[in-house]
Amino acid sequence: MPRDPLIGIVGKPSSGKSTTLNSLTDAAAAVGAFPFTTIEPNKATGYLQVDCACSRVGKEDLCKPNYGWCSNGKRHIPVMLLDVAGLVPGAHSGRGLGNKFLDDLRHADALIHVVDVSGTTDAEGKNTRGYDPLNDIVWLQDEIRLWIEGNLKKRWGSIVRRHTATKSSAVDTLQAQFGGYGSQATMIQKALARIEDLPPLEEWDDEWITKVVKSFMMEKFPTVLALNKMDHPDADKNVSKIMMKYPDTKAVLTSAITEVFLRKLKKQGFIHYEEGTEFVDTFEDDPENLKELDEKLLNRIENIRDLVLYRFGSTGVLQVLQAATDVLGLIPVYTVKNIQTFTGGNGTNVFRDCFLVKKGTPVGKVSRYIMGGEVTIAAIETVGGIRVSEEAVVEPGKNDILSFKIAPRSTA
Ligand SMILES: Nc1nc2c(ncn2[C@@H]2O[C@H](COP(=O)(O)OP(=O)(O)OP(=O)(O)O)[C@@H](O)[C@H]2O)c(=O)[nH]1
Repeated sequence: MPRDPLIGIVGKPSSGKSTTLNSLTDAAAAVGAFPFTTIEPNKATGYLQVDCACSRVGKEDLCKPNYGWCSNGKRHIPVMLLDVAGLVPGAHSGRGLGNKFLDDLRHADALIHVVDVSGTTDAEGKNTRGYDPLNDIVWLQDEIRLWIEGNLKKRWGSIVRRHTATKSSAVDTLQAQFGGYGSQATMIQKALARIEDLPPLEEWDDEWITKVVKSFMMEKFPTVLALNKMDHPDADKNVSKIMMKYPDTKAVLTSAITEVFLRKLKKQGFIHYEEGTEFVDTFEDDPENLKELDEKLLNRIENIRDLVLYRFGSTGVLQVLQAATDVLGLIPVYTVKNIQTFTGGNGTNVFRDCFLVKKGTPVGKVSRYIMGGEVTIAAIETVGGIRVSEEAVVEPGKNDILSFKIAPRSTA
């Protein structure tokens, strides 16, 4: 990935996008119960939680990231998030905030689709009861597809003429069209390879174009479902339906509002709460360090424990970000100056630098990505001072702690 990954948060109005974003970041996106609270796309930094390399080598106490933070071996790596303003059915043809939404989307590498599984908001985000959230998954995918298809079909005649005249490959022709969505030729190759019996491009009719666009979307916009508002009593039946209909789609149950609430109480000194876990301590557990909660808040904590934390193991919010980086195949790589002590420069702190790269990226590419093309790398080492070749690939737990030895500049 030539730049830092960007995860887009999509979903209909009032599904809980801003709340999800708030719960993942310290940004204060406007939260409201009515459609289009979010007018402008909102970029913010979320934090991906991973088991840090420091815990592998027993140096948790010395770990001090340059970006994000690490506590007890859990590292929080910054990831850019994009909150995309309310999408409604018909957006591709300009309804709601329409194409603006779709134009923002093109920068995203993966999507988190926040689905309101309580069934209390309709397709446009208005209050209702008994709404089937399966519809939202269908129409949202359709909107993105129709937008891409629309752009393609508008010019299809000239695209085919040019394709034939220049004797281009289907990949080159499509890359010229899809480049604006941030696509790469490898994505298009994969997308086309997945389609059985695909005829030559000049023979594609509308049906083939739809198939191609659908397949392209799987590459360009891999999607994770955040099944939000799981704290609501009607959520269970809707969740089961979605899981049955989309068994291959990654879905995580979330209660974004619970995460926001718990983080707030934690900041105010009422509870100990480790994000991503089911553990909440109150005054009763630690009277020396925590403030006492009034009865109303205490009851709310009890409900949260019963309805969310003990039932599902967490609020799910951190897990949804993990799932999104998983579908992109991203893993953390730690670069250190000293491969024996894992320190950088002459400091005592370890594992200051950490980057997300695609699993399977050759080590040489990581070095160029991080050090830039100008320096010459003399050697690359991993744990134990073991030399690794530029072609060796990074895997979780293997070649993911690296030290680059720079060749001295020639004075000739
Ligand atoms: N019960 C419950 N309500 C939630 C949850 N997450 C969000 N909400 C509520 O749902 C409403 C809409 O949330 P927002 O985060 O503003 O939704 P949005 O998708 O950003 O909406 P737009 O800005 O209109 O696009 C608010 O009243 C939230 O408090 C949740 O996990 N559970």
